[in-house]
Amino acid sequence: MTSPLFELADISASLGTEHILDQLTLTVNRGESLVVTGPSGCGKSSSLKLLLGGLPWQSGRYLYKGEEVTPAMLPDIRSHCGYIGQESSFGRAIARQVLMRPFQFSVYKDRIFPEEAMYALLTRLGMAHELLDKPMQNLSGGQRQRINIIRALLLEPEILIADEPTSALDDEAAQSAVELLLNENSDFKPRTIISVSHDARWINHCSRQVTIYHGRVVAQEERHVHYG
Ligand SMILES: Nc1ncnc2c1ncn2[C@@H]1O[C@H](COP(=O)(O)OP(=O)(O)OP(=O)(O)O)[C@@H](O)[C@H]1O
Repeated sequence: MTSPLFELADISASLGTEHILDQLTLTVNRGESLVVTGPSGCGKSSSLKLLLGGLPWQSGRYLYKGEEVTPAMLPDIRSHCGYIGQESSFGRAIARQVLMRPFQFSVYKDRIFPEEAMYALLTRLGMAHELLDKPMQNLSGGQRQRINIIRALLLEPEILIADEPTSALDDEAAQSAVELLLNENSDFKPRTIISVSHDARWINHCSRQVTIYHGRVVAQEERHVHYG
């Protein structure tokens, strides 16, 4: 039995004169790995931003665990979500600092930094532990993306929101990321995953695909996922 985690009903959102979401209706159930696909500029990243409170909407309803979302609820929603963004600029910070930083945020101040999990995740994603001492700006795009994945997982989020999590990864690293994030047998898999992707290597392993066109859901496909 699945229960809705997020429910978006007829959400329309504009920024200035730009119509970004047009009566978007989408339910995300607990335990699923949903991937949102569609052409560039159709509103995929914006729909993820909306879930985290980063995009105001003008009409429609947004429910979280059955409750109408208000601004006061957003910090609690965010505290349950890990986020992997497209390109993050961390400047001169070294990778280890970037991984540790969320543990200094007040919402996570009671958590102890899981050093062993950090090393395990680096190994699972095929990264040398020495990379931890390099500035983020000196890492390759694929290495930075894997640091972003690890950063999100170290907080053990119930929900993972991932924008193009495998876009900069070669085949081997993409497969490791899929195994880590989507395989039910992975110790690190978040319970519910909401992603945006253009990458068949990722899309084919998600349990449901939703296609958006011009800010509106136009197709949905449920699938049984096989690994290996
Ligand atoms: N801050 C903003 N101000 C105005 N328009 C914006 C803003 N952010 C996004 N948009 C517009 O909203 C539309 C949807 O953008 P969004 O980033 O959600 O697309 P996307 O489907 O994720 O695209 P891509 O696959 O290229 O990443 C685009 O037309 C974009 O130009």
